[in-house]
Amino acid sequence: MSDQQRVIDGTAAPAAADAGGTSEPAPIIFLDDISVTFKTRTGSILHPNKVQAVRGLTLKLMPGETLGIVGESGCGKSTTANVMCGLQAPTTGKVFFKGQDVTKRTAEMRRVIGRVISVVFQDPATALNARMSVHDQLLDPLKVHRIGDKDSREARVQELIEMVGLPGSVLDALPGQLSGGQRQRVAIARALSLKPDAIIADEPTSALDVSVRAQILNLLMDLKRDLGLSMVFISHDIQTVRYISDRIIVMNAGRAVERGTSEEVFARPKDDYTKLLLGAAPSLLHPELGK
Ligand SMILES: Nc1ncnc2c1ncn2[C@@H]1O[C@H](COP(=O)(O)OP(=O)(O)OP(=O)(O)O)[C@@H](O)[C@H]1O
Repeated sequence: MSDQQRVIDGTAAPAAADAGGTSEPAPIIFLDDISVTFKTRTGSILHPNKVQAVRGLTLKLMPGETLGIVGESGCGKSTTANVMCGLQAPTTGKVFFKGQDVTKRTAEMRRVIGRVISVVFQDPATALNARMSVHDQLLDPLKVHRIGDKDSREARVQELIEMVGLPGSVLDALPGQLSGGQRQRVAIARALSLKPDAIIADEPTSALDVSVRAQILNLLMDLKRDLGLSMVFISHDIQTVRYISDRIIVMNAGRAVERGTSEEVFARPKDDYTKLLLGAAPSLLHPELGK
C-alpha cells in the first residue's frame, strides 16, 4: 500500500502523504487537488451560472513552517482559507489534517479541525463579540471545549492576554473600547486559546493602521516561533508575504501559478503573473519592515 493510500484510508502513521517513503512528518494540512465551484446567477461565457474560485490546488502546510498565499483580489485566497479551516467543503479533491481525511466535514471531523486550526481574520470584529468583555471572550472557547477547571481556565486567560502583549486591565474592556491593533491582539489570543497546531491568518493586518501592521506581524512571528506553530499567511501584498513566509504560493484565477521558498520566488520568479506582482504595488508594510 502506498503512503498516499494509507493516508486516504486513515491508517497512516505520521508519514507524509507524498513523502516517498521517507520519515517526513505528516503535513498539518494537506489539500489534495481541490477545486471549489460556486453556483451564481451570472458566471462567465465559458462557465455560465458558476464561478470556479479554486481550480486543482494541491498544497501542504508542514509542521513549524509559515506558508504564504499571495494573489490579487478574487484569485481564491479566502476560499482556500475557508477550505483549510473547515468552513467550506471542496467541490472536488480531498482535505487531510495531520493525515486524517476530513473532506466530509462530519461533526467529529469539525471537532478535529477546530482543535488543530484557528483563524485570524482581517477584521477582528468578525471574531469578537461586541457585547462580551475581553475576559469572557477568552474564557468562552475553554468553557465550550470543557478544558480545565475554573482556576486553570482563569490562569489560561491571564496567560493568553500576556502572550499577546496586552495589560491585564484590558480584560474588563469591551472590544469597542480598544484600538484596532489591540482588538487584533485579542482576536489572536482567542485564536490561540485551544493551543492549535496551526493558525490561518487571512489578511490579518489589512484593516489596521500602517504603524500597527509591523507590530502585529512581529507578534504573529514571535508567537509562531515560541509556540512551535505552523501558519498560513494570506495577503494580496507580496512584500508582507515575503517578510513573514518560509514558502510562498502565488495564486491567479484559482490556480497556484508559482511556488517555492521566499528567496526562490523573489530572486527567480518563473511565472509572468508573479513577475507582474513583484513589479507592481509598493509594499503596504510599515517602511521599517519594507527594507
Ligand atoms: N459564496 C460565494 N458565492 C459565489 N461566489 C463566490 C463566493 N465566495 C467567493 N466567490 C467568488 O470566488 C472567487 C474567489 O473569491 P475569494 O474571496 O476566494 O478571493 P480572494 O482572493 O480571497 O479575494 P479577496 O482578497 O477580495 O477576498 C471570486 O470570483 C468571488 O467572487
